Amino acid sequence: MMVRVSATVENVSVIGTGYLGATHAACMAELGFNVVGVDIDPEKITSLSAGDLPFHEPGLPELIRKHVTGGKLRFTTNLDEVGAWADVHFIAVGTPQVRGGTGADMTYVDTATTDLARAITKDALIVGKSTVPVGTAARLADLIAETKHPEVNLSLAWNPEFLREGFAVEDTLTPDRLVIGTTNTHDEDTLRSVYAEALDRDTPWISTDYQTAELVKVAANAFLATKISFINAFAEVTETVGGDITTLADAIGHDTRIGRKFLNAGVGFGGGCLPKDIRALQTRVAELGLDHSMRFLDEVDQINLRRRKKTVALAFDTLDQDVIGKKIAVLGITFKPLSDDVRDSPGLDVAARLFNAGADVAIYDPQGNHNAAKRYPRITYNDTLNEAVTGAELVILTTEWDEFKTLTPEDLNHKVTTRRIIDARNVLNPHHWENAGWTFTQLGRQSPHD
Ligand SMILES: NC(=O)c1ccc[n+]([C@@H]2O[C@H](COP(=O)([O-])OP(=O)(O)OC[C@H]3O[C@@H](n4cnc5c(N)ncnc54)[C@H](O)[C@@H]3O)[C@@H](O)[C@H]2O)c1
Ligand SMILES: O=c1ccn([C@@H]2O[C@H](COP(=O)(O)OP(=O)(O)O[C@H]3O[C@H](CO)[C@@H](O)[C@H](O)[C@H]3O)[C@@H](O)[C@H]2O)c(=O)[nH]1
Repeated sequence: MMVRVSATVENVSVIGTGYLGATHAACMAELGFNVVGVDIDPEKITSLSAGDLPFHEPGLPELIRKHVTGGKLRFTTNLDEVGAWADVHFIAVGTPQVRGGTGADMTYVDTATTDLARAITKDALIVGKSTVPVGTAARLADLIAETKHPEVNLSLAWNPEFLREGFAVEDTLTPDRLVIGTTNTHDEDTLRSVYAEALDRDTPWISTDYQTAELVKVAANAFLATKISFINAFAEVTETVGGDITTLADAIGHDTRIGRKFLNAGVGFGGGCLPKDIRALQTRVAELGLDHSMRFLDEVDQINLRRRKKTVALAFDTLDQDVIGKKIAVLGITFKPLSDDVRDSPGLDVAARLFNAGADVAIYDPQGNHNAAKRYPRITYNDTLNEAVTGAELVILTTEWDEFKTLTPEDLNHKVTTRRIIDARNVLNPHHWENAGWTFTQLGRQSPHD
């Protein structure tokens, strides 16, 4: 990778070192900057300082170790350290769904921003990366002006992040586009120098105001969620009238105006972004008196949640409405493959519902067991697929990890007690399983095809 550092920006801080912040910090070091990651969680900082990533993200541990060892990247809990040092401060703290409500919990962003403004003793640019309700940047700019040291020049830009878990490093180093909301050309120029390498590759650069930058982020996630629920709504129809949702998705996906991506029907979307972001967007526009504008997102959410209930209902149907004491192997409880994240995970939700109904649920996930056990400690977690499926009366595939996508009936035939499988991600070949004597069920696929 070509290393180029602008003359003006040398030192960069990243506040919040979770999935987004740890990735951004390591990638900034890879781009040649001196980087310090700051978090309020001392355990996270100890772990990152030792070059250990406290979560699963392909390629990131290697990058962190490379730059911690090379001296370009370090981690601290001390904001004052970066306040006197960094030229640019990125804010990457969480904006989870507020407890007992649907809006975004802004306490982390507000606290991080005001604490940072208080700690900064040299002129700098603060850049918001967290996903926030529209209007946040303007509000924070006022907060910064009220809190900062009077002799220090501080400015705020908004630069939303579009990385996907599982591809976080690749998406950060080679983004599809860069979106920058600023109030003056000086701040835009500073960010141009930060992202010079991407600009050299002609990465689209969208320079705009705060509001547009904030809205681009939630609009992108709302669109992706809508696309998934759109195909899942059709899956509900094919489940009733017959038909094959995968063939339907392939057919409409050939139209380049529609595209095939994000049309995979199944148990639906989860994670720390799509579900909470569509709810926060609806809540924010309702606050603005525009509740009708985003009302369709409520339907998007409901369709999505119905897919989880449908998967549970299929389990009941497959087991003749009696799940009590029956061993059900649930394969995959992260919200998607290549991540250990179980936030709002469809698979974990399905597993918990069946467990609460009295089933003997045995979970296996290549990376997610540990996080899921913190949420549902009474469910059984297995270290191997073999243990989970042995003696099972039903197997449910809820996350399409490669090791599940490549499963064959021969792998399981003599381990399970009864040959029944629900493929809730529509990734297995129905013929193979049916020919091997399995009761095979997918979502939205009545007439199996190769
Ligand atoms: N996870 C993703 O793939 C992704 C992608 C794009 C955007 N985002 C957005 O980025 C933000 C962060 O998401 P995440 O998934 O990384 O969350 P996360 O929960 O993994 O990380 C947030 C981190 O912020 C830390 N923190 C909280 N308050 C702090 C403070 N005052 N000072 C310093 N650190 C503090 C927490 O300890 C935690 O380590 C959210 O707004 C999210 O919507 C996430
Ligand atoms: O056709 C599809 C595609 C995805 N999913 C599910 O949708 C969820 C989200 O997947 P994905 O978008 O790949 O994961 P995230 O890492 O949460 O990334 C989303 O959320 C991030 C945080 O805002 C954004 O930065 C990304 O651009 C946006 O894709 C997962 O549960 C997937 O299983 C489907 O059910 N069907």
